Amino acid sequence: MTTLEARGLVRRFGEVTAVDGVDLDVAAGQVHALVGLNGSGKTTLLRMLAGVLRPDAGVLRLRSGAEPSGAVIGHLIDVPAAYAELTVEQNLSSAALLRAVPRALVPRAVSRAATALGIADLLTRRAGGLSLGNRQRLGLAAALVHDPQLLVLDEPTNGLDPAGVLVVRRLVVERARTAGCAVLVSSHHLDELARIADRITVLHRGRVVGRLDPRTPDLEVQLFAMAARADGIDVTAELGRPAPARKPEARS
Ligand SMILES: Nc1ncnc2c1ncn2[C@@H]1O[C@H](COP(=O)(O)OP(=O)(O)OP(=O)(O)O)[C@@H](O)[C@H]1O
Repeated sequence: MTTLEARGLVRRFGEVTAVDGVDLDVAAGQVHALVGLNGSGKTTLLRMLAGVLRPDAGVLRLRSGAEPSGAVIGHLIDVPAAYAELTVEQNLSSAALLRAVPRALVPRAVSRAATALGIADLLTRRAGGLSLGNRQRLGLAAALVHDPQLLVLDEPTNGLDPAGVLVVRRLVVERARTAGCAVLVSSHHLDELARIADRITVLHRGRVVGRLDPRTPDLEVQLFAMAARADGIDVTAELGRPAPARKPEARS
């Protein structure tokens, strides 16, 4: 069952075609990972899929027939947005209201999201005074507060300590498997993605150039080889060569 269907998405910035005719399906109950080298178009694609950037061409459809909007999509892309002067609780409440959570249900939604991200003890703290990692946790809680059908996360573990990484890993999998959410996540930490992803799509120069199997080893090498092949470069021999032996330590 596909929750989100994107066909022929294109986005240009002046002379640069950041996304160049991408088709992508994100299924309910699945974690779909998007990977690619720097500048391959991941963030631009995620922003279009989250409904915060208008495509120059292509269509986006949601299974429910709902308009792709903040009420059904949760996202954390780029720097987490928070009002510095408001408390964590006020930030989460306004995120919930903006995303059409009925007023009477907001306190419960806020408490649930804050607990899930391990920031329930920070609810009365001003967002402006939070550490980098806790701002990221607040951004993730805001993305989840309305129990979205589709969750779009760009580098969700940015700034998080190992405990935070575990929280995100558990949360992403729980959202997909238990809540039936469709999750699209992008990261350069391929080993981390491999633990949670059902599918991995590779983007290169704005186009989908292949898929990786999350259960196979050496995903970085496979990604690099796939990107090189898309550029017409065969790096098979290069990648098969053993690493040069380390020089013996010089004695003093
Ligand atoms: N607002 C913008 N104005 C101009 N060019 C942009 C803008 N946003 C993205 N681009 C360009 O579009 C291309 C794709 O960028 P994008 O940020 O989507 O890639 P990415 O895969 O997310 O990269 P990274 O892994 O480095 O975060 C790049 O060439 C980038 O310079």
